[in-house]
Amino acid sequence: MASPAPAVKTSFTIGTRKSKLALEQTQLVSEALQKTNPGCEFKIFSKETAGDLNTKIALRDFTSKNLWTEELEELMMDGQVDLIVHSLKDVPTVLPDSCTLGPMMPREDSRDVLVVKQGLPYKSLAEIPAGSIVGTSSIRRTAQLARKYPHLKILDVRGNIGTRLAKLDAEDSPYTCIILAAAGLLRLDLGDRITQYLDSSCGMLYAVGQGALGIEIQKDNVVLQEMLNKIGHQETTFACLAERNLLRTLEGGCSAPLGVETEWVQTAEGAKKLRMRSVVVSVDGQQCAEVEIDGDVDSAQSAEAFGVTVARALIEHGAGSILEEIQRQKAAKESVPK
Ligand SMILES: NCc1[nH]cc(CCC(=O)O)c1CC(=O)O
Repeated sequence: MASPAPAVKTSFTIGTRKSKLALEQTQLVSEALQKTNPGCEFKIFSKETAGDLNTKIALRDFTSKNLWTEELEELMMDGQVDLIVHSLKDVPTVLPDSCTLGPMMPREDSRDVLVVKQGLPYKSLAEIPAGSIVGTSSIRRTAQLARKYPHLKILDVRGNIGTRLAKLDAEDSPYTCIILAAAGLLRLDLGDRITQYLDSSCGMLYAVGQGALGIEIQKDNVVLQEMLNKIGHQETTFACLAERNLLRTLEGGCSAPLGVETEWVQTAEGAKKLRMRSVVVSVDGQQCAEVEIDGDVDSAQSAEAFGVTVARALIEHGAGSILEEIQRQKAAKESVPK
């Protein structure tokens, strides 16, 4: 007698963090998968991670880089979830051996934005008066602000997006404005809080992977790999692979003051090239390495090679000494007894 055919898996569990944004993003992935796989069922399992629970220590002072991802990866290796949806910019550049990222869905607006406290009249960073306090906990945003807007003061602001907006708007708030990612606000339907979109024209480049989702699976899961191929968007995937390999090559992890801006540009010959602007800035804004390069990118491999090319160019422009100084300061901090 022939043995019965192995049961085909039709129910999948998607793991994610518990924040409103994480759930909203996971819903997007779930809907896309549902549409392309009508016979399957997708459930969402959400969990508060160490990163969500610790709101006191500044993010840049954490020594573990896997605050947002590690616990969910353990659930996946345990078989409790089949895939994980992250904000790509929170995903470390090096994953556990058995895990990988699938193709990426179309990216949301990748820029940073200025959000001015409710009731204040300022329409742009340039209009904010000297001495005003800008809320951000990101070393990348801090360094770029110090470089282009040295008359402004920076103060940490922690918590998820709703919490940060509430801290900004509170009557006794020290903040005149905060800097956030456009993507988070847009996905939460809070686009009306955006005062100004920031980009290279005002000296503010975004984080590697910002605005994109990272869908993590186990390397040997060919079924999910194929399902994700159908919802992936090649231009987003190649741009993000290039950005991530740039960061990986610089080895700065999530604490590197590295900004990027990528766009696909049409060449005279009708082909498309990936244009990447990238900057590494010292925390005080005094030193800076900056490049803009167009790359021939038409595969995952050439995207990753392009990331290395941009990293090398940054090093040639002096990024090495800026990154080394930051590593030195970090090491000094970590050796202070608690
Ligand atoms: N580090 C926190 C984080 N991770 C992802 C987003 C927003 C969404 C995105 O960038 O994809 C944010 C908030 C922010 O930086 O404003």
